[in-house]
Amino acid sequence: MPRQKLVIVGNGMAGIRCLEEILKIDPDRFDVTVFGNEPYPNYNRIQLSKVLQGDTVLEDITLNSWDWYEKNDIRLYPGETVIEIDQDNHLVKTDKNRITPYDKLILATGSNPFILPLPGVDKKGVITFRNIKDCLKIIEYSKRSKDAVVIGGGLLGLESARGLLDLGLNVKVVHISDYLMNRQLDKTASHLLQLQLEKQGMEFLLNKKTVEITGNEYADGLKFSDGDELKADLVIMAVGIRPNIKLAEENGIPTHRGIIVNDFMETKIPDIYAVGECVEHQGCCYGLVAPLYQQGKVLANHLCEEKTDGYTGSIDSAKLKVSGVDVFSAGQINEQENTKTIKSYDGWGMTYKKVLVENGKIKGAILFGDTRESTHLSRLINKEADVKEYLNTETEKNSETSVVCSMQDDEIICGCNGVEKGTIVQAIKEKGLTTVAQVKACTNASRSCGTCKSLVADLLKLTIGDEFDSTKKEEPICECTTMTRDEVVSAIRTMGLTNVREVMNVLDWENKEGCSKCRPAINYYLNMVNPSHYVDDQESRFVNERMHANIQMNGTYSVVPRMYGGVTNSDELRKIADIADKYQVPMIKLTGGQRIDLLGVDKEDLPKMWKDLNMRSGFAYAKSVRTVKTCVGEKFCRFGTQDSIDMGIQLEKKFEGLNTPHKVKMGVSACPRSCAESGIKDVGVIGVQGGWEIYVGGNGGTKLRTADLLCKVKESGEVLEYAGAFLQYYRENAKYLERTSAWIERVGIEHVRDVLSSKETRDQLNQRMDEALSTIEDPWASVLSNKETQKKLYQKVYVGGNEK
Ligand SMILES: Cc1cc2nc3c(=O)[nH]c(=O)nc-3n(C[C@H](O)[C@H](O)[C@H](O)COP(=O)(O)OP(=O)(O)OC[C@H]3O[C@@H](n4cnc5c(N)ncnc54)[C@H](O)[C@@H]3O)c2cc1C
Ligand SMILES: NC(=O)c1ccc[n+]([C@@H]2O[C@H](COP(=O)([O-])OP(=O)(O)OC[C@H]3O[C@@H](n4cnc5c(N)ncnc54)[C@H](O)[C@@H]3O)[C@@H](O)[C@H]2O)c1
Ligand code: SF4
Ligand code: FES
Repeated sequence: MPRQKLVIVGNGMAGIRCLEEILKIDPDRFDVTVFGNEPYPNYNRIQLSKVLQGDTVLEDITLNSWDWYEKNDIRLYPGETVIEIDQDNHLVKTDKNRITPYDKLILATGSNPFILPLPGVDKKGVITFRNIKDCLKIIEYSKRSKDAVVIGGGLLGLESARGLLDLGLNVKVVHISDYLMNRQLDKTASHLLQLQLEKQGMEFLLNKKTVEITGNEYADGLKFSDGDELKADLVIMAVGIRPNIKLAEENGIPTHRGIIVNDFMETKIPDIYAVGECVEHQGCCYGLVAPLYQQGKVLANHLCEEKTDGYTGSIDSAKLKVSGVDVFSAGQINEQENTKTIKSYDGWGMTYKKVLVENGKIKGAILFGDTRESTHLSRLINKEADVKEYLNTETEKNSETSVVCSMQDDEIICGCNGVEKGTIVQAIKEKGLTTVAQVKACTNASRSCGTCKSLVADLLKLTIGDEFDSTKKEEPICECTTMTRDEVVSAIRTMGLTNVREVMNVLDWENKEGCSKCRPAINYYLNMVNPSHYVDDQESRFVNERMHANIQMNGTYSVVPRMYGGVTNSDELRKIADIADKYQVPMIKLTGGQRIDLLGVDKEDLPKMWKDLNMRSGFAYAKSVRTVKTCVGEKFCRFGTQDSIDMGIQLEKKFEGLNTPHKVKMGVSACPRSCAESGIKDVGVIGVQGGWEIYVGGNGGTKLRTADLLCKVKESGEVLEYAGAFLQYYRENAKYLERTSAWIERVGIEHVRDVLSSKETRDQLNQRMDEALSTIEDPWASVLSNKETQKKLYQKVYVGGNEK
């Protein structure tokens, strides 16, 4: 029987979760086409807050990689918007004039952020926060801004405000109500929340109605209805969302606030279904993943003709993802005439609990400060449990694990991913799991918002007792395996593993193809362990490293040629200027590392440009030694005590192109004034009378860290010796994607000083470093000598009509 044609509009969390459920039930049933108007594979939108807060990176929030679509035979059209539905002929049409037939059509178009209709709202610097593009825009604007204002004190507003603080801005939250999170909390909890967030550095303006955003081209402030004004050069609008019903509305599919569906996610039009935030079910629209995943499961079963009771609605439940603040609410939050409450308040310990009871049934709850009971309460609220059931478990509370202990096997521990207690216990027992991270890798529990981690920990404790060490923080390298970085590296060494696929096969990866997290890491570890024989796996590299240039927001690339120590000359500058003209480079910019960046280069021009430049790659795109910034030093500066330029050039020439766990930046200054910012570099060198001081582990990014003094030496040769030994020790011991700053924090500078104090150890490390350095080739020259690579990587390819 030919497969039925299933078309999904919306490549987001709900649509793709529904598709995953379909593939689980009946993988051969449908010929699947997905249209998504974002240019990415399905990613974890929830984690955008964590990206802004610097706790994770965009590369790590992909939920389904490009490979996943390919492997499952799914035709994906990223960056393409469906604009028309022809119900009579069962066709959809896109903005690129593609016409695709369907037998079954799922609308999963999500929501749009609500934008207040204010004068000035279209000025530059006014940004919503919904997708990757917004997230990048906020990070970009934060670099030129000082005073950020978030309009909206809800979940999104507060999580983005925390992110803006982490980006180093002054942050004020403007909220229309007289207390924060008024849709999720009562005044008592909200007050505690405000105190905690104020301690973190946020300021609040409550009861404020914004009437205008001022400024010329760029926003520079806000005006309020009471006549007050506020300075702001970055404004985040987080005042709620609206279901995205445009497509349905324009094509005769009945809508109200959302697309109207019945209990089986059927719209009123035959063969057209809807799922996710765009949906209105029994008058309710949802804005959290748990209900959307439940809807997805129901729809998947329905489409695969499996019988279910249908979707009966969900109870709203929220947790704020701001570190240091634990707050939860679910169901009814405010007392009504018949409501009785069970309350406790500890103003000193900053904890608060309110459980709402109506006619003896649990109807809602708010927890602040201690949210360990949240899943248990969610369950009781969902089933409108008798208050006695709650009170019985309350009395057992002295035991830490009582909440999970009292739960049935079919009760949900991880709300986001719908993972039941029984599934987790079974995985712990059958696979011998001992850490939360391993449970996440095996079961998905804690994979989305992460707020269920403490329950998973309790369950581990309950299941394996003393074997569970809650302080054990060693995480598996990704969700494809339960193995930690050290275990993988040790296996590579002892078992003599030689390529990425072999590592994944031999070490029994759950996901045989690996993911965007583990493949680059394994590739790095293999290279680090055996530099002379390892053949780099380009497919396992991030796109920038594969292309040897940094991809930009609009799909063009940036080219940064090597300029040792930041030194250039007039011939080189003339050449660069001519080349910039020849390729119509839209922007030439000096980087923070004292290099010239040619921005906006088309992919197919990259090899031609490198050939014309005839310079080495600056590795500005790689996890590698990038730049050595130098001050002018003793040659020109009256304070200079050493030749910093020469030292910087020597360092850069020696370590150029070295593979490192993360990017490595260096700086050499010729006196403690440190004009090359040596104090915030991974390796910073400062000239002093009669020698040099070497600093390590500095970072000038979002997590600012002052470098630690490693040692003081007399000779320039010793600087190279210590820098080499330090870098090699870092290469051999840090986790992939761990900056020197985080690594030093983890292992301690005393330990590193201790190890490197032995001359014998330094020599051995430098020997291994020399082996690694001897294998390095200039990647631009390699591409130019290989026509096949040029064709494969730099010629435009069209997939499904889209340039890929
Ligand atoms: C920063 C942030 C943090 C969050 N944190 C949490 C949290 O902690 N917990 C929680 O439960 N929820 C959280 N959420 C909400 C959660 O992310 C959403 O509920 C969920 O992503 C909605 O899934 P969806 O598939 O319905 O919509 P989306 O994920 O928005 O997917 C819809 C997709 O469809 C595309 N699309 C729309 N129209 C078309 C068209 N005509 N053609 C082609 N493509 C189209 C859109 O571009 C989009 O990519 C958060 C949201 C944000 C923004
Ligand atoms: N941790 C989480 O679960 C989480 C995190 C982020 C986002 N989200 C979801 O993303 C969606 C968007 O979040 P959100 O916080 O924008 O929505 P929200 O509706 O929860 O909060 C918006 C807030 O803005 C306030 N507001 C409205 N108009 C205003 C105005 N003119 N000036 C100032 N304040 C105003 C409202 O009082 C409300 O509290 C929601 O569905 C939310 O559930 C969830
Ligand atoms: S660091 Fe010292 S020597 Fe170097 S430029 Fe600055 S003041 Fe001059
Ligand atoms: S509850 Fe969100 S990841 Fe488990």
